[in-house]
Amino acid sequence: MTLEAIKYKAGQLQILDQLLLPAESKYIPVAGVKDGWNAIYKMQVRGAPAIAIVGCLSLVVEIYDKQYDTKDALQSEIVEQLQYLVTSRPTAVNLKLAADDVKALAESLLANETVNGEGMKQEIIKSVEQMLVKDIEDNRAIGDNGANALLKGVDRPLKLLTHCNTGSLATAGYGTALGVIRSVNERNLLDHVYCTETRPYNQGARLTAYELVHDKLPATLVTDSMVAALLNSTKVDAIIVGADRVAANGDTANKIGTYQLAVVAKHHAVPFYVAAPFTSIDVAIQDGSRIKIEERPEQELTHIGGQRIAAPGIGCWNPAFDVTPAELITGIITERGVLKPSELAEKVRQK
Ligand SMILES: CSC[C@@H](O)[C@@H](O)C(=O)COP(=O)(O)O
Repeated sequence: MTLEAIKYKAGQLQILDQLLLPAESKYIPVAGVKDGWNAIYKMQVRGAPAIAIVGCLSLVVEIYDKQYDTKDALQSEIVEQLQYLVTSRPTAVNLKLAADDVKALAESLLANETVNGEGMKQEIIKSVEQMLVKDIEDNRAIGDNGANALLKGVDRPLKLLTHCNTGSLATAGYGTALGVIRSVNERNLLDHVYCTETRPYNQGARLTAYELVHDKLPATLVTDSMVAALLNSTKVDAIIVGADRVAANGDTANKIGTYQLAVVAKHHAVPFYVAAPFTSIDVAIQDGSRIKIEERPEQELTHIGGQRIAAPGIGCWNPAFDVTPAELITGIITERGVLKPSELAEKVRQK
């Protein structure tokens, strides 16, 4: 049975509360946009693609049973709610791009005189529901493309390392970087996977480790600070991470700690891949210096499971993401192939 972070059917949305994992598997209802915003902000759901899907589905839940007097009223509700939703977490671009698509669709339906109010609503609901299907298809393609690239000219099982959580819990299913690892495993060519703890919020230890154990993959947990020692002592074939926002030049914002992994990978000549769907690529931003980095509450750093671990009174800096410069990235594994960072912008334009 595959792990399901998001359960949706006909206007009913539930998410697996990721703050309770791995101790407890509990689905909570998302009854509308306010619930969606809160679940995303509190990180009950997280991971760039899952954030976008839950955000947009919370809008669907919001409008599903409501009656609108006019198409304009529906349009205003959609625009207002999406503007609010994108304020939940600022770094991942997926929700913003998905919101832009929904707004553009609403705009064109509003202008189309052959479509009535109910028709407009149903079209919008249908297009958001499609996101779940499309995300899994993209992840499968990313998995295949990544496995092909990693296994090219290689006839022995691979040792791979990943950071944060990019699996079924971070997406509609299967995963991006973890999807690549799953694809390598499906070809019986996975020797071992190392997952980092991912301080401060431990998505690696809590969530990726949970997925790896669930799938019975050969895996070992390391702290973030052990990676240099690991690469020095063990032949790791590649590091694969996800992305929250890839700028036009290939600079990539991802979970804090990604940048230091890329630096260490370069020192040890280990290929460093980013696995990300096109929904994580933001060509409107030229380079990584312009990506807004979310800062999270200091409790995520000072406490673990509600227990204070840091000395009271100490100041904290808690950026949730960092930016890895394009020159440290071997390739960006997308649903449309593995691209060099420099090829990215052109490929997006060809869409
Ligand atoms: C496919 S998920 C890609 C990224 O969103 C992931 O690597 C990541 O950084 C998640 O951060 P999080 O703060 O847990 O939402």
